[in-house]
Amino acid sequence: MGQLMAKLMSIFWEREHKVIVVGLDNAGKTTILYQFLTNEVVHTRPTMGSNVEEIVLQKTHFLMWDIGGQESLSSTWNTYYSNTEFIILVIDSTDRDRLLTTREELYKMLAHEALRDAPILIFANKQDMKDSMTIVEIQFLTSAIKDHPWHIQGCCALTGEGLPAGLQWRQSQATAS
Ligand SMILES: Nc1nc2c(ncn2[C@@H]2O[C@H](COP(=O)(O)OP(=O)(O)OP(=O)(O)O)[C@@H](O)[C@H]2O)c(=O)[nH]1
Ligand SMILES: [Mg+2]
Repeated sequence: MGQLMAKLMSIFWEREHKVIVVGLDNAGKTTILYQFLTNEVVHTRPTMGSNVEEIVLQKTHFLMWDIGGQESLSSTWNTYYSNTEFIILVIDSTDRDRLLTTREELYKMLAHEALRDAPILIFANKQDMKDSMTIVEIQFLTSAIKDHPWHIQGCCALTGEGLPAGLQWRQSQATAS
């Protein structure tokens, strides 16, 4: 029985899990994607469309779609939603002025049928910056979330601090369910 469970678990972890990485422009989504992939900081430009990479963390394969966050692209975001297993929402923790806009976008996103069951990992990025918002301040966003499991993880995409811990939350959740 134990062996069967172990086999089933390994099948689960070895298949690819589709993740969408969303958030407003300049939040740090592309920097996070390539920090996961290469453990380095890449030079980025605003993403016009998307980047997709496979990230493997402790045998779990994540197919991560990093979607350009500029306002002019927001009408295309829903074209990425089908088969999404979980959502990574990236926040620029210094961008207090747009926290409300982020909450509105999150609310609209979660109204989509394709994202109905997807857990949400919120990366409170740029925690290296002075005067960045705390996790408690960022919890304001979660009033847009009704039935989805969520977790807020502080991080810095430049050093990678906090990034693996965020994905581990998702892994521990999937194991528990
Ligand atoms: N200080 C600091 N800067 C960061 C951090 N993460 C990203 N940046 C910087 O923020 C800027 C925007 O990063 P991107 O990764 O291009 O942002 P994005 O969310 O992909 O933006 P769009 O593609 O326009 O949606 C870049 O100059 C990054 O170097 C961080 O943790 N700390
Ligand atoms: Mg980008």
